[in-house]
Amino acid sequence: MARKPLVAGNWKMNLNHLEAIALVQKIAFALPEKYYAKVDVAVLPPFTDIRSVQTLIDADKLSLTYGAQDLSPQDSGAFTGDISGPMLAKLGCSFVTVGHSERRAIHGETDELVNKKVKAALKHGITPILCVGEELEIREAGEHLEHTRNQLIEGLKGLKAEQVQAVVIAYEPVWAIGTGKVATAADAEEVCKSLRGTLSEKYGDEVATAVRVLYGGSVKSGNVSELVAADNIDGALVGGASLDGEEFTKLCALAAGGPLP
Ligand SMILES: O=C(CO)COP(=O)(O)O
Repeated sequence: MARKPLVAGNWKMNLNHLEAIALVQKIAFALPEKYYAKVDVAVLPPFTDIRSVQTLIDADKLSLTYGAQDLSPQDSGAFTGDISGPMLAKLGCSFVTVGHSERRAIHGETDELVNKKVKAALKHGITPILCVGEELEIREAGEHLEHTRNQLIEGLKGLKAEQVQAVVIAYEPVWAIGTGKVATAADAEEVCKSLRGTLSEKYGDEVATAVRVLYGGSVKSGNVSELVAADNIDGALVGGASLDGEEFTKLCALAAGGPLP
């Protein structure tokens, strides 16, 4: 089964809602409709931008999709500052990143919490983009395959095969995020292949073949083609380069197999 590539722009804590509208308009204008047949494109803005992005995408009937960068494992209640799955679902979010390394490192998110968040997203019909990835020391010790395999297994714990089929996995080596140091396509493919192998072992070939595995970490228009050409890399989770409309559009067009618009 051919997996349609997904390019998701993780804006992190950048752009207010007015800037968000400007960037979405720029992408919508620059990326002709025909590309969406070959690539799914999503933007993941900060929470405060989502309503504006939703309104624009709905009003102009754009093919872009959107989502959030995190969600609470709870549906509602006394959780000051948190945002729930039902809130994101009501805003029409298609995706939510879960377990991004910045949340694991800065907010101390454990695999157990990440697993609860994956379940919360699925419960409300939002596709979780489950992020895994090793720190530099782990790679240097040669333990990156085992580390990412464990994060994957723990993140998906307790899910049925059909639920796993609805998840997107993103391999983001921590040492490649925001550093300009992109993993080579061979390094990224090694891990993405191993993650798919784990999915196959745990949930069967059908699930492993259907699930999209993205690569993230300093992806740009200059390296995306080589990355998505690898057998087990089905798109990209893009940080810095997703904040530049022209660069992100180029990157999406290349992930679709080109030509540049
Ligand atoms: O963390 C990332 C996407 O989630 C990657 O960020 P950069 O593309 O800025 O390295």
